[in-house]
Amino acid sequence: MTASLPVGVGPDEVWPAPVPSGPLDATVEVPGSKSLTNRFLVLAALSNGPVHIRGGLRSRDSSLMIAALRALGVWVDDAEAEWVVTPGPLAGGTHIDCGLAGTVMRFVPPMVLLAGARGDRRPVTFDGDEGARVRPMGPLLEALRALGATVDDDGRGTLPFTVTPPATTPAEVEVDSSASSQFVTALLLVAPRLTHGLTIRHTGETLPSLPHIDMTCETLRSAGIRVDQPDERTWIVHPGEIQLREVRVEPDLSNAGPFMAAALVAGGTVRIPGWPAHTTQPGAYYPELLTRMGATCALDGDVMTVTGDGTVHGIEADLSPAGEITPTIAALCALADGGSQLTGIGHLRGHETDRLAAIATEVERAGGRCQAGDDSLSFGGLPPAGLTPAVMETYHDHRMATFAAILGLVTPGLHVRHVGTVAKTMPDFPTMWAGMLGQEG
Ligand SMILES: O=C(O)C1=C[C@@H](OP(=O)(O)O)[C@@H](O)[C@H](O)C1
Ligand SMILES: C=C(OP(=O)(O)O)C(=O)O
Repeated sequence: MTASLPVGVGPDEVWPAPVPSGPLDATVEVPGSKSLTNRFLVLAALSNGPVHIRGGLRSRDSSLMIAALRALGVWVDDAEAEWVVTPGPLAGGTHIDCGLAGTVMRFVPPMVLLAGARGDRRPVTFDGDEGARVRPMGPLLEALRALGATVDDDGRGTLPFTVTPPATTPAEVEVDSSASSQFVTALLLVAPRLTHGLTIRHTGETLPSLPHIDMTCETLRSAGIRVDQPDERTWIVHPGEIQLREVRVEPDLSNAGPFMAAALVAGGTVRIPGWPAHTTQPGAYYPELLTRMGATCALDGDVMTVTGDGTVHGIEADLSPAGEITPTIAALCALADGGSQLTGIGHLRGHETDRLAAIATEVERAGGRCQAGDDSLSFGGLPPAGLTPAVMETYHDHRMATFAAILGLVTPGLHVRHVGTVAKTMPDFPTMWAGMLGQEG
């Protein structure tokens, strides 16, 4: 998919990050949440009747999910603004392209457990981008084996692999989800459709992105499914029919982050309409974190207003519940008036790229100060002379592109290579960013 780019800028070219001409005064409509869109698509495919999805995200990750569901036999009509998903019996004997989408490579393989229900035991093959072939999959593949599926990954624990449906599945499974919360979510999503439901036990030491697991449980409950959590590492999903009918996707609060951060860096005000009163998205952490970094954040009705004066304070924060927002907070730390320490983020080495290495390398490339630890990032704050212009690398990572754009706000001459990588979750980013600055997109 090609990102919507300013005229004359191809997705593989370097993009001159725009510099504001004065304080910001912008309202930015952020597209739908990737995490909610792809959960609703999967649950709609497993539900007991047609489901209407409003506000679904149009991006590479959601297009890949829609293509995956169609390949398994689900009818998805996304021609209009309101999508209609009509479930049918799932069938194997197909290939799934996961791209670089964690939600596709983790959420779809367990669906194959259901594809053998009518005695059709044809395998499903999975592959993705080169960068996807190093993302952690092993513990989820082990869990699928324990649930009776035949999984052939040549012992790698990564893409590519083949999953063949089992005849029956047991009622309990263990999984080490310390490398990604998406392993638990993936099992939770199919659990109500298994004959006995499923009890899932996390066996690892740590568990990142807990709000994303809460998001899954909340979505299941809203579809009439009973999910019990007797302790913090066990989920009991009772068998039942998934009833969704009509859902609306919240704006993607993680993708709102770079625009909110811009108000701090450039000074002025940025408003995000559609901010949910209650949410399980990790972007809900932004108001508190940005306030600690010097912003004023206020929710008036459903509009989140962020105001800054160009001063950014350093911060110490454990981002394990919200690893996804790390690149945006990291950009602010690189521009802060003091040091910062971000912890609980070792699993980001298995995201779209090794984000700890990428962030440290790119901050240093622009003349800033950042060091990556096993589980942390340490920042020395903005050097007295500011950052220096550079061509920033993006590593096929949408959040490294938006990270670089934030640094570019105060670094004339900074460029971003392959800005089109934002197509993963926010294809219109370059136009939206220029619009926020009152410039032509
Ligand atoms: O379930 C989800 O939708 C997600 C869970 C998180 O994954 P990790 O737990 O692997 O960080 C998050 O970072 C990712 O962007 C989306
Ligand atoms: C980690 C991310 O994505 P994915 O769903 O591919 O894991 C992300 O969007 O920051």
